[in-house]
Amino acid sequence: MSTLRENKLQGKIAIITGGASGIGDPPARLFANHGAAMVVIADIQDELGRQVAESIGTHRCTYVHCDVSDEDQVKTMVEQTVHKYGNLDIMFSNAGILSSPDQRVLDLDLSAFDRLFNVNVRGMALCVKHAARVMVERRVKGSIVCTASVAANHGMEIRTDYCMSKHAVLGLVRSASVQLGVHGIRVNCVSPNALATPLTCRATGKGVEEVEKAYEKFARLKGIVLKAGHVADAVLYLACGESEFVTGHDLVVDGGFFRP
Ligand SMILES: NC(=O)c1ccc[n+]([C@@H]2O[C@H](COP(=O)([O-])OP(=O)(O)OC[C@H]3O[C@@H](n4cnc5c(N)ncnc54)[C@H](O)[C@@H]3O)[C@@H](O)[C@H]2O)c1
Repeated sequence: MSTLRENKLQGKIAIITGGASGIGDPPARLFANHGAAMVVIADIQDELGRQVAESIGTHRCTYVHCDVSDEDQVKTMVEQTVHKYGNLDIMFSNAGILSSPDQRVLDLDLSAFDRLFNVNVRGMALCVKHAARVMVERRVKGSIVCTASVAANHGMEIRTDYCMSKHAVLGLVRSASVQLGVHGIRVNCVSPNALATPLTCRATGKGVEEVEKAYEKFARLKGIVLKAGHVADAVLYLACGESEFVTGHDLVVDGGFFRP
């Protein structure tokens, strides 16, 4: 990830959901380094979210508690962003959770399925909906970026519900891009390969290096390890003017996905 101070997002107002941890953290830093006037981290990990915002600088980044599965919280968070900072140019809807590996079709636990869909599908739809509403109202030709996954493009042997939820993100992005194009609003997603984040370290009970070693096999590209910063570079591209004619696109960041 480039650490140079550039100005691809000069004066822009951005929201990043799930920005307190993992894949959401580097884009918060990158957006601020690229001149964003304010980056709002919306998450449920209050202490961590505040720490990330403070480490970036509270004049450029702030933390707001928001459970993305709750429509009132998402609506309020988006409207308060516009009220406080004057606009909304970018929504990076990234918050998501993982299910148990045991969620195979034959054993699917529908309560766990519902909990996962609440965040990964309902939450994603709410963030796109409310960001798009204020962009349309204010005639902002904004950019909405969602986090999908390689699981959006392939079947999985485990975690059926997670795989389904990421396929749903693609459907959301494609439909929203078709419907919002008339307003000049772009909607895209990034699809990272598996990488070490607090989510995957927790799920596997392993440390960063061990997780990275275990995931090497999923990429054809060798000699390089996927880091959250690589995903951040893709998100920045979709968020900024360099991609001004790109919409409805799934930008895979997968090193050439390989199923061993
Ligand atoms: N890590 C991977 O291998 C990988 C690969 C592809 C896609 N993804 C996707 O990337 C996104 C981020 O995952 P990560 O690996 O950085 O995980 P992470 O757990 O490190 O970060 C996710 C963040 O989302 C927040 N969050 C969870 N539920 C929330 C809710 N209801 N409301 C608001 N915030 C909530 C968490 O508090 C956390 O800060 C997810 O959508 C995930 O599905 C991850």
